[in-house]
This record gives sequence, C-alpha cells and structure tokens, in this order.
Amino acid sequence: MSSSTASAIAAARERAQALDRDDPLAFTRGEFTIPTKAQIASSHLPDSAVSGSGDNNNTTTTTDDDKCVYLCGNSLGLQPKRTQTRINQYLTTWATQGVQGHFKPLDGSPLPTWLDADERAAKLIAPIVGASEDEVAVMQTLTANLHLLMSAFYRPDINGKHKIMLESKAFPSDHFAVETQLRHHGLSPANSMITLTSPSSPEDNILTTPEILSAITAHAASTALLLLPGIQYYTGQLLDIPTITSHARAHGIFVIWDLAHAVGNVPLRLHDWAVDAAAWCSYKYLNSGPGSIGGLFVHEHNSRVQEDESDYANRLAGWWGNPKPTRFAMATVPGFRPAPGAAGFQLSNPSILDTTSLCASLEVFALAGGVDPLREKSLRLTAFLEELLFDAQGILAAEERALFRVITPRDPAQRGAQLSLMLRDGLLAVVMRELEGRGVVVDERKPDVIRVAPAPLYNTFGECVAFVEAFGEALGVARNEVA
Ligand SMILES: Cc1ncc(COP(=O)(O)O)c(C=O)c1O
Ligand SMILES: Nc1ccccc1C(=O)C[C@H](N)C(=O)O
Repeated sequence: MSSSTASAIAAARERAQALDRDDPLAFTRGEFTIPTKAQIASSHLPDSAVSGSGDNNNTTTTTDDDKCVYLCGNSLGLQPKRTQTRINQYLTTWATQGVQGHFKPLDGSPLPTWLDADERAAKLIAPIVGASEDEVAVMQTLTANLHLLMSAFYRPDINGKHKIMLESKAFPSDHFAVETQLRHHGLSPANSMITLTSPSSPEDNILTTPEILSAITAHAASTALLLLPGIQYYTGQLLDIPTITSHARAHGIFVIWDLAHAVGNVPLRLHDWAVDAAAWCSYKYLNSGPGSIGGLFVHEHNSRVQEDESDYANRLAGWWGNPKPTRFAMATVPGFRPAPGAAGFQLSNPSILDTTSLCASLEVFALAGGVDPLREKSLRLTAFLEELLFDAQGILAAEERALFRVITPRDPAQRGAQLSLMLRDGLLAVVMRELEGRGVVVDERKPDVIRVAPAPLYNTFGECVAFVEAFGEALGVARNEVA
C-alpha cells in the first residue's frame, strides 16, 4: 500500500468516526443482530442452535471489529433483535392458548389477537408507503400480489387497450408474471407486451423520465397497464413515481409499482401520488426474514365503489377478503362481497409467524421516526460511500478506480441506498472471494456487477470505509490473478 493511500484511509476513518459519533440514528444498529466475521465464514450452525439450547448469537459479547461488514440489505435485511422476542411471545401464545389465540386478548401481551394481526400490520406499514390504513394489506408475497392486482385490474380489450408495458430488464419474476397474465387472458407476449429499453443507455437501461413518458404517449392507444419498479433491482435507479404515474393515468393506463427495493428505503407517498396499485416484499429493507409476508396497496379511488359485482368482477377472492364481521359466517356463502379497501383483496388468513416478524421490524422503524429521517441518513451514507470509491481524494488508487464503474445514477435523488458497481471483465469471482475472506457481505449479479447497499438502520460510516478498503485490496488481488 502506498503511503498516500495509507494516509487517505486514516483520514477517511477519522471522518467516519466523527460522522458515526454525531449520527442521531446510531442507536438503531443496537436493535439488530449483526453476524460476526467468524459466523459468516463458518459452515456450521452454532452448537447452541443445533441443540436448541441457546438464543442465536446475542449471548457472546462481540466488538464491532468482530462483526462482518454487511452491505446486503437490498437482498436480505438483517434480523432485528426484537424479532426473536416477539416470535417467542407468539409461540408462547400458541403453546398456551391454542385456537383461543385468534380471539382472546392476553393482558400484558404486546401482540394483537391473531384475528387482528393483519390490521396492526396495516397500521404499521401505512406510513412507510404513504397510504391510509385502508389502502394497504399485509398479505401473500410479492409475485403473488402482482398477479392478484393484475387479475383484478387488467381488463384487456384486444381491439383497443390490451398491452402491458414493463422495462426490458425487469426482475425475472415480474417478466414471468406479465407473460403468464397475458397467456391467462389468451393473449401473447409477442402482441401484447411492450418492453422499455432506454435509447440513451441501452446497456445499463437507465430509463430517463422523458424516455418513459414518451413511450407511454406513443403506446397509449393500445396500452392497458404499466408495471414498473420503484427502484430498479439491478441498477438501483429510483424512478420518478409521481410524474410517471400521473402521465400514465392521464392516458388511461392503470399503473402498478413493484416496490421490492423501494419500500423502507426511500419515502413513498402512494396516496398523494395517486398511484393506482403497488406490491412489495418485506425481506429487504423491511428486515422481516426470507420469504416473509409481502403487502399491497390499492388506492382508494380503485376500491371505493363496490355497489355491485361489476365493481369487483375480476377480483380473485378468499374468505379473508370478506368483511371481518361476516368472515366466520359460513352460512352466507355463496355471495362474496369484499371488505372495503385493500383488506378486500386478502385471500387467506395470514401467517402469524411472518406477520409477527414483520411487525417486530416495523417497531424499529417507528423508533427511528419513520422513513424520512432514515432517508436523510441514507443519502449521507451512500454519498460518503460514493466519494470514497470515486473521488481522486478518496481511498482508492487511480489504477483500482479504473477497474470498475458505477451504473447507479450519480444524482442522489435518482437512487436509494444501493450503488451497483460494474467490474471489468472476469474480475467478479475473485473480487467476491476476496471480499468474503475479509468478512464483507455484498451481493453479486453475474457476470460482472456487485451491489453495495448501506442500510441506514444498521450500517455505519465506518463500515463504508471498511468496505472500500477491502474492495481496493480485492481489486488488487483480482487484477494480478486475472491479468
Ligand atoms: C423487483 C423484484 N420483483 C420481484 C421479486 C420477487 O419477489 P418474491 O419472490 O417475493 O415474489 C424480487 C425479489 O426477489 C424483486 O427484487
Ligand atoms: N429472495 C431471494 C432469495 C435468494 C437470493 C436472492 C433473493 C432476492 O430477493 C433477490 C432480489 N430480489 C434481488 O434484487 O436480487
């Protein structure tokens, strides 16, 4: 290492220490279990977990130096400590009450009855997405919710509006959902699917707002539905949700947003932006655990009128979408009448295990004061990371900086927490191996991208420095090995 790099690292560490010391949200890191480097490197479950005799890894005292540098909340958020507490409380309710847990409030329990668990979850998620409680339902999983929304609201007219528009590099599940919805309606992707590719950025597909608006205008006569990501999973680009929504709706196009990477990451105002509908998963920035329960938003302008069956003719229903007072009244079947609002899109009784896990994490969001202050910190964290990576005064040498480029927009207003770094050909495998060996967890998108996402709930400025140091070393090793 050159002496100029060593002094740049020392200066960056000092700045990071000051930023972490002055961070009003530093306390939320203590709400999370951060894996240690040894655990990340280990191929065993700890003995206490195998025997079931201990809690996870909170029993031993670890210092910050022992902890891994986890910058992968864009893929799977870390576990809040209170998740274990709340799940234990749920398990105890089940163990001691059996079926009574559905109906019987327990004195002293912080948890609602299982019958009310979805309502409490809706109350907690509503401010995260900027909706009224009635406009959100915590239910199912992301792809399932996209299908449910499309089955309710996509009504193709082959002589008029029948196309679904999405981006050409959408997450595969979104592509599959659109393709199969079309086939379900007897249509073909070749005739009824429009995929957007950016003329100005065909390789990375950073779609500018004017490009999206002009595609909408050009295809308005034949387009029924637009499905776009709030934040694009690969590039980390944050789209202009209000402008795009309002333009599409003005052209009679129903707009659904996939908020997988946006929820809990950037402030959302779905109600005020008059978004038609949206769906999300909760295992990324919402930290509710792999495959945990998702959610959907249906604007009140789409669920207000329910006078007769034609108002909800296409909706696929289940008993949990029935109004609560008649949900258990089996004698009223047939005759589905949805509950008002998004709750009327529910199908099944929700997994209480999942819902409890989600709500534990949403308690931490509430402690932090919601998404707005977290975004404020997130902007500073990601800008700091960017500066360390790219500035000539940063901590990487020029020859290391030449080995990668960022594909995420440099404008902070057009991105969330994540930076996606595209490496020079052939470097990815070695860089990932070297990062792992240094206790750094990021995510790879083959063939050549790593995604790095400092999550403001648990990441620090110090970890940004630690990552860039490790990344510089990893690039050095890769360059020597691959060259
Ligand atoms: C943008 C996007 N859409 C859809 C999915 C699929 O979500 P799920 O497996 O929860 O349906 C993911 C993540 O896996 C995603 O990032
Ligand atoms: N659920 C997963 C299970 C295993 C590995 C990744 C995922 C993801 O969620 C991927 C994510 N949607 C992404 O943006 O890449």
